[in-house]
Amino acid sequence: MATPISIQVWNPSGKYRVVSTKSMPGTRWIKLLTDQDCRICTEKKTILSVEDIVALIGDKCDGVIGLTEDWGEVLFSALRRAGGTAFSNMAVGYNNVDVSAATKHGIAVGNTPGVLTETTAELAASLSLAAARRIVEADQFMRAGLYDGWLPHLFVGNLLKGQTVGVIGAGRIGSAYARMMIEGFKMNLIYYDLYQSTRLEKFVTAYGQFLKANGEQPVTWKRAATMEDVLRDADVISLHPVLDKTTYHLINKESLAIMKKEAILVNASRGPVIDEAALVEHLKVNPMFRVGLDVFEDEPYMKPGLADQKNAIVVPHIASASKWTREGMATLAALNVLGRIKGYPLWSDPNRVDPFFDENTPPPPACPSIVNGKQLGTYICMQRT
Ligand SMILES: NC(=O)C1=CN([C@@H]2O[C@H](COP(=O)(O)OP(=O)(O)OC[C@H]3O[C@@H](n4cnc5c(N)ncnc54)[C@H](O)[C@@H]3O)[C@@H](O)[C@H]2O)C=CC1
Ligand SMILES: O=C(O)C(=O)CO
Repeated sequence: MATPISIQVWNPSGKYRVVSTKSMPGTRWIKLLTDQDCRICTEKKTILSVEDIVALIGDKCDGVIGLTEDWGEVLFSALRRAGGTAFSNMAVGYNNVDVSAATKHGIAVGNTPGVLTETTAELAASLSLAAARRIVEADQFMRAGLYDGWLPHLFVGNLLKGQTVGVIGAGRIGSAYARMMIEGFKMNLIYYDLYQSTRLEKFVTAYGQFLKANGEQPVTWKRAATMEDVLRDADVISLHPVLDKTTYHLINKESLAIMKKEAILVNASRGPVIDEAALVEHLKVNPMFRVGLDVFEDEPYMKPGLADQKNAIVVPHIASASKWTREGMATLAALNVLGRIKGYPLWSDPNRVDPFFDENTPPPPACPSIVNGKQLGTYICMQRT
């Protein structure tokens, strides 16, 4: 068994032992836990294996904050043996977690919705713009000393204004992204989701009326009956669904073939939503088709050939990487674990987590977001005041 190295400990005499598998930003989460009699152990090595985490859990551990690791039977049974009842992902997506295994062991699974919605949407918008206007290619050209002077054909890209933005998965992040592209660039919307996004539709209607009243072309929206309708109609398509068996390889050879030859595809959801090998082939034969990718099918690796494609912009899973957001994610994850240890109720609305970030008042005595609260059957929901 591998032995974790470079462990950092806060409040060594604390009663509850909380492990964080990665060093997290900010200090508020540390204070919130240590003020409540928690001893915190984090491993400073960047990525731990499952064996490393089992060793770090040891024989006494009340809760764990984790991230992209494979949280299944092995880790949850180790946590249970160590007396633990709480786990929180420092992420909103929890496709890395086997929630049934956690529930079987009586372990609560937390996640961090809301705090990263705008930050993630902003990165998707950045990738859309960078791809549309070929920013990365142009930057590399400039740095290589290839610029001889202004040329009418140099790095000609796509104008967004008046084009159609397609969103697949119009939940929190997908809706925030749609609003940015509509309000910022006056794009029309087509979206596909299993559920109707009434708030988003109302926003586009009202914004369209505002534009019309000001003598401008109004923006429009359409809820597509199928994902294929979005792929066919949209000029820029951004993927924001959860990753599950219904969205695995949602974008594959067949769906890529439906898209416009000059379309832009952005993925800041999860890598396996796209069949990345099929995407590489599509990029090779369609040089005007461009992608912006924050996530990869075999993260941290890229499929062979992707890195060679000039029409692909690739960034290392940084969509939620703003200081405020990452510190907020750490706070929410810590409070999920603390709340379970202390027996606090569930917060009433995981989409409205702002009260947990007010530095000047103690956070509400609640677990901000537990995804298996109902299954555990031990939680009551805190009423909002
Ligand atoms: N790249 C990054 O750093 C980040 C990635 N994410 C990813 O984004 C995902 C979405 O996050 P939120 O917007 O907060 O979640 P959300 O739950 O608000 O939205 C997800 C939407 O996907 C829809 N959906 C589910 N299955 C679908 C299907 N088969 N076809 C179309 N739509 C479907 C749902 O109905 C829901 O509206 C997370 O699960 C996570 O995997 C989230 C934050 C940062
Ligand atoms: O929150 C998530 O789901 C992430 O991917 C990390 O930002």
